[in-house]
Amino acid sequence: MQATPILPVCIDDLEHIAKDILPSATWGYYTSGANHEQTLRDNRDAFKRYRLRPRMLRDVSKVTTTTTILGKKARSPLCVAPCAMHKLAHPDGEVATSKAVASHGSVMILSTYSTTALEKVIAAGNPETQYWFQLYVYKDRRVSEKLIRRAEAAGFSALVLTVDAPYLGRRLLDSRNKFSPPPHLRLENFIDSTTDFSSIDSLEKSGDETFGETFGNRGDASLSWEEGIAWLRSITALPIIVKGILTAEDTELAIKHGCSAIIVSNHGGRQLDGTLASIDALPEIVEAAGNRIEVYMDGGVRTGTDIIKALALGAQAVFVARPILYGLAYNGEDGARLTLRLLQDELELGMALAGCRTIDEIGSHLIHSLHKQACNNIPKPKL
Ligand SMILES: Cc1cc2nc3c(=O)[nH]c(=O)nc-3n(C[C@H](O)[C@H](O)[C@H](O)COP(=O)(O)O)c2cc1C
Ligand SMILES: O=C(O)C(=O)c1ccccc1
Repeated sequence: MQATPILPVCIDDLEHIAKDILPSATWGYYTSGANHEQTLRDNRDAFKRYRLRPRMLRDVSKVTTTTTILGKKARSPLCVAPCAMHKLAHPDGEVATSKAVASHGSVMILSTYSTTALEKVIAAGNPETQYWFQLYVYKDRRVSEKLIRRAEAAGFSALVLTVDAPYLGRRLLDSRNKFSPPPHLRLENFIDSTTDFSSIDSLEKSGDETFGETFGNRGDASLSWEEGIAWLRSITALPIIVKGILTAEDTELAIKHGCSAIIVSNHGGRQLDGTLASIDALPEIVEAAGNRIEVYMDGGVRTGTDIIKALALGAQAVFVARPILYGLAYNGEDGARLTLRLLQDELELGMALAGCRTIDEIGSHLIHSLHKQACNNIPKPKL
């Protein structure tokens, strides 16, 4: 067994520490993937199949990671993915994460299934930081509409529609552990719901329903590009970002239906097992998007050089989920800050060592792919 590191100096250290701290069922819920976890593993392994081609003697005395995300200035392309129930990791939950992201200056996507009301999360932030609200669309559309109105009123600047979860994936560890969140935690976004959906305000299962069944029974699995996106468009002026896209075909449809950006994602390997790793799907989607809309990615980002590889393959920003949970478990807000700082420091050092002074200089010239096919269509070098 590996000894717990005293001073965490990388995300893997934080992961080891979090494993020691968290109850094993929580650890299982946070870290597991669907079915045999092929996609979960591949999200990490795939990064290792891309190697970097660094350039030398390029005056890297000053490196900046300033960029734009959805047209707004950000201090870093490293952002936080939506993740249910941060209070399972630390009592300060999503407020701690919000403060950490605000000090980092990029984007936080808040999960519908947060354990803190959306208004409190954004109130802990600052105007420099973008807050986007992640949505599932429910059979009872009034519930979704109400959440959207609250997100608009609170100042969220985009909606992120998660499209890879018409039903919850089959997570074997959660079934074995009979995972069910502790009853003292609330899904606070639902507490003031005036609809019959209000029963979800308690995380206690009703009867024999599993967590996945509760989710599946309420979510609208009939959602389609034509009807679903048109409905969303008809009720809100906020930009709509689709999360969970893995093909060029769906990229085209997202553009056709007026989406503002795409997040290439397989939900951290928690939904359909056996998909491409996110980083492997990215080039096809970047090519299909062809600068018409921004493309972001998440899944398996654990180091600064992972971020560089994703940007070099055409992502405008990258999102992390589990590393934030590890940081929270380690030390609340300071732990989440540490997660972002470690990755940011690695990103800046990696850029300098690769000869990149700015985010714009991170181009496809940096990539050597050990699996040729995936790299055929990457964008032209920016240097
Ligand atoms: C514990 C956990 C809860 C998650 N909850 C949500 C969620 O509520 N909504 C959503 O769109 N994605 C959710 N995700 C998926 C993440 O947004 C993201 O796609 C994925 O985890 C990124 O991979 P990473 O964990 O390797 O960084 C969740 C992921 C985890 C690990
Ligand atoms: O666990 C997840 O990945 C997730 O997206 C989710 C969905 C519904 C409720 C809680 C979490």
